[in-house]
Amino acid sequence: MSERGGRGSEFGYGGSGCGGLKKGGKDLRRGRVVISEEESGDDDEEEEEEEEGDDRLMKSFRDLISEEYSEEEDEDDGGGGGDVLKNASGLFPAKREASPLVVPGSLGRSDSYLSETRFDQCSVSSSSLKGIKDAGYEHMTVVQEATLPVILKGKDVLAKAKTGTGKTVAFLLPSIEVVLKSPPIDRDQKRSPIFVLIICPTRELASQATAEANTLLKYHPSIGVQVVIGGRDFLWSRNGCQQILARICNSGHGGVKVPVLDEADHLLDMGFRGDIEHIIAAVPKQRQTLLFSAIVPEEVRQICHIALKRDHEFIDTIGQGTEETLTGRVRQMHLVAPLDKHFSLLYSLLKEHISDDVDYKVECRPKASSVKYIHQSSCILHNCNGHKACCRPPWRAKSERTREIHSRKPQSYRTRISDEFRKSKGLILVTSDVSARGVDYPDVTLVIQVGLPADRQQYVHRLGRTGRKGKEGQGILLLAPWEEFFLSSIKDLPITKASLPLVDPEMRKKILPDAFARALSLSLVCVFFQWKSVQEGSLSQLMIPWPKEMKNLGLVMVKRALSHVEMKNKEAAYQAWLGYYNSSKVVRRDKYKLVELANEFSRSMGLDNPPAIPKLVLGKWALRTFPVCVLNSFSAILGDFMFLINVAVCRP
Ligand SMILES: Nc1ncnc2c1ncn2[C@@H]1O[C@H](COP(=O)(O)OP(=O)(O)OP(=O)(O)O)[C@@H](O)[C@H]1O
Repeated sequence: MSERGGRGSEFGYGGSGCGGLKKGGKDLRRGRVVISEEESGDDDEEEEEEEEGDDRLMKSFRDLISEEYSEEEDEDDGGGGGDVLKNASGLFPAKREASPLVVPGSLGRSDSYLSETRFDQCSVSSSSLKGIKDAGYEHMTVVQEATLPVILKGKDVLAKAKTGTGKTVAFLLPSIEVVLKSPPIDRDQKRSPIFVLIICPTRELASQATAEANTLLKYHPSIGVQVVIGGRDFLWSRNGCQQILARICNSGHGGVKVPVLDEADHLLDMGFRGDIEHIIAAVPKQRQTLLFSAIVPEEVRQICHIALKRDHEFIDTIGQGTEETLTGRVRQMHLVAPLDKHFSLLYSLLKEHISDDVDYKVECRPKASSVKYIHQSSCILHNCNGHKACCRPPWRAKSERTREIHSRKPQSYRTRISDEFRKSKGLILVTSDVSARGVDYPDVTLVIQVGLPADRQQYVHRLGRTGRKGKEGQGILLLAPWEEFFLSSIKDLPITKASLPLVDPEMRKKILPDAFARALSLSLVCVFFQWKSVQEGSLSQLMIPWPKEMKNLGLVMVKRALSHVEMKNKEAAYQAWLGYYNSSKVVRRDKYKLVELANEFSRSMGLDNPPAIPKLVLGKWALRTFPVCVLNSFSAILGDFMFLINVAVCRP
């Protein structure tokens, strides 16, 4: 947040491009909020490239900060930045551990996230109060009630609060008050200083915080908000970025007064520790630092040592030792089924939920690049069960009720879909974790997690997309039998075994009269599962009844139908699958097993042979020298750049 001067484009990097400094609107007079994201991601680039890109981006961040500020740090006497730099190399001073202030009354209050205290009872400016009123907020949430007086007193704060309980307003509102108390800047001053810097882990979160800030700033015409996001343009215009970052970190008028780390644990999970350390080192020592997190693991505590003052307040609205961050009444269930049953199960679960709840709003979370595959399949299924869309060729299928978000989509698309999902009901969003933590989609009725979550925290955070603001919600975790071990890490949570979803009656009606014709228009994935079950003689209750005469036609249908599936989506899903499970400590222990399971997944998508994987990627996964990857010569014969790995035929 900084002095507003209407200079979003003064750096010359405006526009929608990554790395642009987006202007939040109005003329700047008093200050600006700068909201920065640290997410990996580049609009249309492959994820691999994005990762590398981010490395470079963050390197330039580091370079910038060390180049621009090393002298100042040397000159500076004691405390702040200099210490921070030392701290960054792991030499944490023995700071007093702030004992958490556990907020009385908030513990166990899963039914109410609001406190008794109204905003007009606290000492914030009348303009802020008007903005709050317009936003429809009257009572503070528990975390807002607990943190606001402390932050207004000027204290550094570490706040721990459940998901969806208003942490964003909790740090924005007092930050705005800090800007208001800052001395006004001269009208002729060229650049407006930046007083508040909010670091978010993803673009979506940065945009969300910007929207919330703009709401609160409605009656503060002199304060502006700007967003800085990473990406390709950022990399291309390194010099420009350096200027931007230099501006942010030391923008005159004493520079940043309030740095905020939003979703601190997520920032650390995403590997931004070093960058946080450098940013913290670069902001002035005279500052008030705020750190908000749904959980406070050891890594967050270490960042506290670096970023916060010794006498900071640790405000815990959940309770010490409790990692449970879910609020509201979320009904948690799990289903364990073989991989090749997952899609039909997913379909049945969705159908059941949709018919139960007309205001349904579902988030489906498959693994990374499986998003596209699952989304396409969901669209086809959705259409086939609709009316007009039934006749559409499946490979052109687009459903009016399903949407997808993942890092390969351009940012403008992600933002549009995100906004749409936030505002609408009756939608299914198939998304990767780019829109997981902290993203506020109100009224999500069901979250389906497909496959192994990275850990307990990821499970809880994904689940936290439903049951927000004290509302009810449902979560279903769909696992393969060999992923069942994960349940032990969440056994203390109220999660129960889900009953198998019923066969969709509409679908049953559609199939039986004219099975062949209908089946062709059905999701090929569904068809495939049908066929598989018949082949295996294991037609389960999940499966739609399959006429006997269809058995012989099964193979033809499946082949025909599968030929229409976009191969690139299956390939991406396969690669994502292998990469994801290769990163799982438990699964990667036995690489042979891993490959076998990957093949199972590939077959579940109707592929006879698993798709090729680039040599580079295999090297990264340490699968290149693995006995299964012996297709170098094959690759050489083809003269292909890609290292064609056929894990199916390369068993040791
Ligand atoms: N005092 C309030 N009264 C009513 N609604 C509020 C209040 N404060 C915030 N909200 C709304 O509550 C929702 C959740 O807020 P927010 O996204 O800040 O939660 P969060 O704690 O940051 O969640 P997460 O940990 O998932 O990021 C938003 O829609 C926000 O507008």
